Amino acid sequence: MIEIKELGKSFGERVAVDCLSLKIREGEFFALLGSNGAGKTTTIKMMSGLQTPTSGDIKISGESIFSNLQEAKQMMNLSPQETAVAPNLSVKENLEFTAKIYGRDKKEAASRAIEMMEKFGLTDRSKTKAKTLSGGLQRRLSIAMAMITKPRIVFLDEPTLGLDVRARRDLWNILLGLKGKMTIILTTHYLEDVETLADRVGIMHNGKLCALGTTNELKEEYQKHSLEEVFLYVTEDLEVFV
Ligand SMILES: Nc1ncnc2c1ncn2[C@@H]1O[C@H](COP(=O)(O)OP(=O)(O)OP(=O)(O)O)[C@@H](O)[C@H]1O
Repeated sequence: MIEIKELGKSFGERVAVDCLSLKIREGEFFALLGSNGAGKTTTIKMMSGLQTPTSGDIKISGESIFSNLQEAKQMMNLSPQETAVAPNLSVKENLEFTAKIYGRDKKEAASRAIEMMEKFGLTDRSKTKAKTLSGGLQRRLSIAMAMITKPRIVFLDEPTLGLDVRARRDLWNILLGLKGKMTIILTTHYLEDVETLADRVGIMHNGKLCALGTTNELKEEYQKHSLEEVFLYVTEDLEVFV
């Protein structure tokens, strides 16, 4: 169980995340939604220990991640918005490199790399340098790298950003296969995908969590026919400022 309590993050005068409280179950597929600048990436960065909160706390199984950050980082991994592959390394080398950073020996790193290439449909690209892969395949590699350490919790920041329809569908199918096997927390702007995949959805607006529940619960609560309608409703005042 991840427990976020009154989490806040400010950059100077700007409040990026404002008193956010949230519990996420072990094995849950949780989608964090919100308009541009709502605070999703900042939230994910704090949850994965990459940014220090201004206030509040994040606990995993009752223990604050900030009391032993190194230990907490061992059980989670992040695929950031900007693809984090090493351009001059091959697909296999990128995967092995990540596994080694997380303390796996050479043999285990190699076998895990093979396993991940199979799972993510990258086997025939094993020796291809990452920089020559298409954007979609780089994204897939980046996610495979986040998964190679078999984290208990994985954060995916807009995993389908810039992908074409087929690549996006393929990736969602891969994620569907991983559902329940680890806690997956992702941000995305593709609401129709979330509607079928996520166990629960949180919608952020101006740094605050303003809606939380299953898609059906949210549709019922706000008397709307789709998640998109709910989203537009709860983030409505934004339009005034843009
Ligand atoms: N390092 C930083 N320095 C200053 N301001 C920041 C920094 N990082 C984020 N912000 C600000 O915090 C707010 C939240 O940003 P964040 O990236 O978390 O939003 P987001 O919901 O992920 O947006 P998007 O959908 O566009 O990725 C924004 O106003 C952003 O400009």
